[in-house]
Amino acid sequence: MDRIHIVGGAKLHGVIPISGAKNAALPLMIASLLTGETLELANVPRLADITALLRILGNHGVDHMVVGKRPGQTTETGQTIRLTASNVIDTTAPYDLVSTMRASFWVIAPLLARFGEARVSMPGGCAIGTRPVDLLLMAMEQLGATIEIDGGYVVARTKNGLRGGEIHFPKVTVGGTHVALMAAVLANGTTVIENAAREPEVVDLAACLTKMGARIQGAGTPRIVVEGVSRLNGTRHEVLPDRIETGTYAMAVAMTGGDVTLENTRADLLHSALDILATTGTEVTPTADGIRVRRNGAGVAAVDVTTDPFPGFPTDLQAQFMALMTRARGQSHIRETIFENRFMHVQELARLGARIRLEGDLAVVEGVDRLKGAPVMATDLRASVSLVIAGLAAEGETIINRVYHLDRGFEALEAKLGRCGAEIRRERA
Ligand SMILES: CC(=O)N[C@H]1[C@@H](OP(=O)(O)OP(=O)(O)OC[C@H]2O[C@@H](n3ccc(=O)[nH]c3=O)[C@H](O)[C@@H]2O)O[C@H](CO)[C@@H](O)[C@@H]1O
Ligand SMILES: C=C(OP(=O)(O)O)C(=O)O
Repeated sequence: MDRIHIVGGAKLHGVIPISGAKNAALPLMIASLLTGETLELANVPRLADITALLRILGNHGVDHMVVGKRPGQTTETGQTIRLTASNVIDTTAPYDLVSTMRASFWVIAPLLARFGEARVSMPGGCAIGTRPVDLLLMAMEQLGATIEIDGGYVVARTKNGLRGGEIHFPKVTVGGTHVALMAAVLANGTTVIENAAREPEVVDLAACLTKMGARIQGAGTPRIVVEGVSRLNGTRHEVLPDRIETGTYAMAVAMTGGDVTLENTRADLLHSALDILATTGTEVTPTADGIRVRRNGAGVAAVDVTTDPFPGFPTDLQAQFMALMTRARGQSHIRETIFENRFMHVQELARLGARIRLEGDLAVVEGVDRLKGAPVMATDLRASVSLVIAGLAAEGETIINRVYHLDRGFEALEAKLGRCGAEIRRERA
């Protein structure tokens, strides 16, 4: 298995291009199942999760074509993928394809809405909690689907098509909102989604569905109203920038010191995280097409953080922020409110010399003067990249194992950091 070697100590200077958002690209690709016409998606990142989803869609019968390189593009410019679901031959998503990735479960909604049935294995994804799908099933039931669990598969059916209904989520769920939207757009009548997720990726999906002919109002607010239509058309859509990748590199710069411009991204996608970063003493300045992040001289101040649904501080940046706080001046309290088991990075950060105490959903981080490199591994995507951030500031060599987690969500990580002066390389197995 590949490993990443980092020799810490270098400050980061330069430009990092931000890729399209994994967590927007995945539901957008899944939305291709809603129409027989071609959906063209631009700015799709080159990631293991994207390849895995192409395999799942291909198994349903969706054709895909990756558009070739165009003038001005590099191998790191987001790819353009054309997806055509004109000939869906299989409405089952099997265990071996679905078990590695949470988002793959969401194919259940467009398959049900367009073909009246779907058989999808219970999902996998990052090991950060129990991650039930009860609210996703509830959403489909509210639109008239019958749901059965059979041999580890969820079987969803509707006899005469879905009908509009009221969906009230008792807690904010991103996946639940994606599923509700993709089911409701082809339902007969009006659907109201209450306590909907407001994440930018939900807004991006709604924008694309609207271009496909869907009638959606209120995306980005807690109340979304969908008027069902009988069919959708193809369109072209550009995936929005990855706010988690943006925040991750911003925290890396705050950790090492230096001056880096994050290109092709938007500060409004992660205001809460950038505000917190600014209070640590890091300079954060929005630019015409990105964000400049600078920290010189003094170290970082300890700041408390609580994760929350958007527009709050994202859980997907909690591990990275904790890495930053390991070297802050003083004590930081980090509360995780979204997932019950998202502290798997704590014991690995401790290998580098971090001092962190867990009290239920609270991590108390005592900043230390220095971290020292060590071999580490993590069990999920964002935890893995928190170890990269810590390794960039640790003395000596850090070796990160289980790199396949990083490859799920960070495009060209070593190249992006290496060009800014980090001593980082991949050892291929
Ligand atoms: C591919 C993708 O976009 N993944 C993101 C998505 O995951 P995902 O969509 O899985 O996360 P949710 O927003 O659904 O989960 C939020 C909370 O709701 C709970 N819940 C969810 C569904 C359900 O049926 N029942 C239930 O209890 C979850 O266990 C969790 O405690 O949003 C999370 C929260 O921002 C992010 O960390 C993930 O990176
Ligand atoms: C938790 C994540 O992914 P998934 O939902 O696919 O596990 C993530 O992107 O941080």
